[in-house]
Parts: sequence; C-alpha cells; structure tokens
Amino acid sequence: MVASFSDWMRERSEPDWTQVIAHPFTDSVFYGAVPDNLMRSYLVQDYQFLDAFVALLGAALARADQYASRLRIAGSIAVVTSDENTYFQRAFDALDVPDEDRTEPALDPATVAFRDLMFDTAERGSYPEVLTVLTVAEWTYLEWASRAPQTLPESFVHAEWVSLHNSSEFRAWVDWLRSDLDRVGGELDERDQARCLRLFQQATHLEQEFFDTHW
Ligand SMILES: Cc1ncc(CN)c(N)n1
Repeated sequence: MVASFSDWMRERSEPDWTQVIAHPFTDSVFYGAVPDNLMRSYLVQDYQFLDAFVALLGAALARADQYASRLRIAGSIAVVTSDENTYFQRAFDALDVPDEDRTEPALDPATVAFRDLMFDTAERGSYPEVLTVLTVAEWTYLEWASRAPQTLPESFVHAEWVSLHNSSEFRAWVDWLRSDLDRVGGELDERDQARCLRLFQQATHLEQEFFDTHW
C-alpha cells in the first residue's frame, strides 16, 4: 500500500466523501444563510450525535494500545465536553430551543443510524475500528470547514460552527487521528483492513445523509 491507510480508505469512499465536504449545507453556513429552523434542527440532532461521539471517544481511550494515544484522546474529550458543549448551549439559547429538544428530541433516521454505528463500534470495535469512525467524523468536518472564506458571518451560531472545525488545534487533532489510524491500521491483515474500510464508507455515507436531512 503506497498511500497511507487513511488516504486509501478515503479514496475508496468516493463519491460520498466529496459530496460531504462540499455539501451545499456547509456553503450556506459560511455565509450565515442557513435559515433558523434548519440550523435549529441540525444542531438539535447534532447534539445527540455528540453524545454517542463522546462515548466513542471513551471507547478509544479504553482500547488504545499505548499511553501516548490515551493522553491525546483525553485532551480531545476535554475540548468536546467544554468548548464545543458550551457552543451548543449558547446556540440553543440564541435559537430558542426548548428544554425537551436539548435533552430528548425525536431523532431523525440519519441521527439514529449514526448513533447506532457509533454505539455499536464503541461496544464491539477494535481500536483501529473505533479510530476509523472517529477519523471520518473529524476529517470530513475539517475538510468542509477548511473551504470557508476568510470572512465569517456575523452570526456566532454560523461563524463558530466553522471556527470550531478549522482551527489549528482541530487540524492537529485530525492529523494525529489519521497518523494513529495509519500506525495501527497499517499492521492489520487484509480482512481487518477491509472491516475498517467498510466502516469508513458507512460513516462517510451517514455524514452525507446527516447533512441532506437538514437541507
Ligand atoms: C454529524 C457530525 N459529524 C461530525 C461532527 C464533528 N465532530 C459533528 N459535529 N457532527
């Protein structure tokens, strides 16, 4: 394999990958043009995504094969549960999201499918498999947010959703995720690499469905 393991999986996840990172929903976020009702439904569902995502980070922490990886993952859990969580609370206030939609909203099919994949991988997946799903979730977000223009919209709900995902810290986190996935994935046999690829493709497809639902 000449390309890295993560690049190899990304190349085999087209056309979904490109459709996610260039999704019209993201262009609309760049210009503060997502109508409130759509931004509200997207963020309400994404907060439920986040719950399962944090569980998946916890599984990565538990299943990592070395302390250096655990330390890096712990740092990301700290960011997601502080800066990102606070963003959601402020956005919910700005968008007048009622309490029940913050804690127990009716879930869209795309949210259910993504949560199922993450909880299932958290429970049963190997460390490379857990890293695969985390990498898709973070790398796709880095890639779409990296396409943002220099000037962000005035609305913090839109602007911070971009800046949370294109900061140098977030890029370093995605670079690390990919390098750890390349490290442990490169040592897998063909059958286990194929299992990671299937998860990568499934997660990429679900990212697309998630955006489509709110567009
Ligand atoms: C659906 C989805 N995918 C990825 C991310 C980035 N953690 C997110 N917030 N939401």
